[in-house]
Amino acid sequence: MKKLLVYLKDYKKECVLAPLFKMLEASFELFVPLVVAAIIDQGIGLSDQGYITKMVAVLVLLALIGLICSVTAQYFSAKAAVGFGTKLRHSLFEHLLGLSFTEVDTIGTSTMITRMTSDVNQAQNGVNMVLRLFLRSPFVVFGAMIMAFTIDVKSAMLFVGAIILLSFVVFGIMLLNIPMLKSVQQKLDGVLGSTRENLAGVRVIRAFCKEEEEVEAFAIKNEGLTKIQQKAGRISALMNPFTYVIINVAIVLLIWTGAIQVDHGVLSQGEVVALYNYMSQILVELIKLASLIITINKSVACGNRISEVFDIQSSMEEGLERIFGQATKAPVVEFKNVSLTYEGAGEASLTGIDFSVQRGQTIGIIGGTGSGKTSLIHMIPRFYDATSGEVLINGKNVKAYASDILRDKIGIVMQKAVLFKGDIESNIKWGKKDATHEELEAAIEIAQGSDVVASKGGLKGQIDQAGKNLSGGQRQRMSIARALVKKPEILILDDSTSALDFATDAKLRKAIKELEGSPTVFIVSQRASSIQYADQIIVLDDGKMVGKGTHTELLVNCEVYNEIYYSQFKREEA
Ligand SMILES: Nc1ncnc2c1ncn2[C@@H]1O[C@H](COP(=O)(O)OP(=O)(O)OP(=O)(O)O)[C@@H](O)[C@H]1O
Repeated sequence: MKKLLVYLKDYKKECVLAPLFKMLEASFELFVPLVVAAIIDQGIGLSDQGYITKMVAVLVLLALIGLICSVTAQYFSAKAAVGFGTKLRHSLFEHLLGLSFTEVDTIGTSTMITRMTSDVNQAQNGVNMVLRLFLRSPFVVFGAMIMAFTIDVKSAMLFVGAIILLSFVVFGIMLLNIPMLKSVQQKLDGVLGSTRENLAGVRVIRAFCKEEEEVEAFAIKNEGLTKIQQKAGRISALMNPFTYVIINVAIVLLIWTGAIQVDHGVLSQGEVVALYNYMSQILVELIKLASLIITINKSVACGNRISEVFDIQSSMEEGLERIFGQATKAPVVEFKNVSLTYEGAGEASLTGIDFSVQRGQTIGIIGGTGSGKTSLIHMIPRFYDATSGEVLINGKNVKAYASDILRDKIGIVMQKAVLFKGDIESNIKWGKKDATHEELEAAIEIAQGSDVVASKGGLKGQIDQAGKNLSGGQRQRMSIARALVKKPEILILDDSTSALDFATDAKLRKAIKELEGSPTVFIVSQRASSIQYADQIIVLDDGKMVGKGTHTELLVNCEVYNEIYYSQFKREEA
């Protein structure tokens, strides 16, 4: 949590002024009981109307100055807290985007969202409360006790006893409560995760009539959260009754001993009322202090959760090479005995992958589901690093390249076509932000997407969140256009034509083959027809490369390829 305080460094002035004005307000508040005592003893006691009016005016003035101080403090603390929250959120977002896929997989999306939203808000709230109350409340408690001592030492001893007892209750309850605060946020992660998954998969849930089961599963998680919140709430709820009992007993004792002292002429009535007011001030401030401490603990728990994310560093060390090295004679892409085991996964997803690709070649990658096709191509733009072996691009290990250079030269169309809310143009310009109208049109045409754009009213046609208003095939073609617009040297299509009909798929492959600059193209597909004309086909089976060669070669020497091919084409057709 301490590390997060750097986000307050631009608000040093506010961090000093907010508590200062709060203390000023508190100082004026501490004078009020003395003025009231004077009104009682001198004004009412001596029936001095003029004195009472004067003193009431003093009370109004104290209240006004207090109000101004309080509003000023509020302004500075809010400014610092909101600024802190904004910078923290921004920095956390930047950090999360900088993490590699491995860390993103490990942390999990729902907890990232809770940390970015609820945890940051809680930390911001903590900063605001601390700036306003952290000095003010102890100041009033000790100030009121000292004022009580100036009035009557014997009565003030009662204050000391009451404060010690109250502190035990307040801090005891707080200690019980703290461990629960982290659990509350964890349970919140669970509820959020479930909500997120259900909203994302709502169509599947309906298609399988799983609404009731999902509602039940959600109810269990929600109940878990409710239970821990109730438990924490019950413990906090003990605070008020306990503190009020102690304070009221102290007040009864104070009035009782005060009355005796008044009888003996040691204390005036006004002084007893002042002592009573100080006792009330202490009660109010201790309760505020307790809730402040709970807020601080919540904020620290949330702050620590945020710090945990900041502590996670990308397991991928950034390379320094900024030249892609097209001029080299080395193969464009080369896998040397590559294996990949995902973090936390027991078994390797890929083992012993060995092949090389020459510039301008088209490589087909085929294999059953889960055979490792996506894992293989994800190592080219360095979404994941090989656990052993080497992936080389233009003769250099991918790890040597700066990731922005690497990903600028590689165009990848993911298996799941993801588009963003906005118009078609802004989506395709993700590939090249300064793309001209002609470049956009050309990329769309190669991607066989001209009819999609026309049906949406042109490049300014709107795309809904996640491209919901497009069909699967339309989304795929827009994603392909997005990858093509940057004219990549290596183009990777990860099963990204699966929703296209055979004729469109064939036209697309033909257009890609004729691309200027002859990029090297990787086509991942389950369809033999999509890859059969590739210069080289890699056949995967259960994470191993079981075949490598052209279609004709593989038909002769690769059993798995034969199985796949003849399961899609009858022998006579083939
Ligand atoms: N992020 C990940 N974390 C852990 N394991 C993963 C991850 N991604 C894939 N795997 C595992 O790696 C193996 C290969 O998965 P991959 O997605 O590469 O297969 P694929 O051939 O592309 O499958 P499909 O054709 O179904 O898309 C699978 O067993 C899968 O469970």
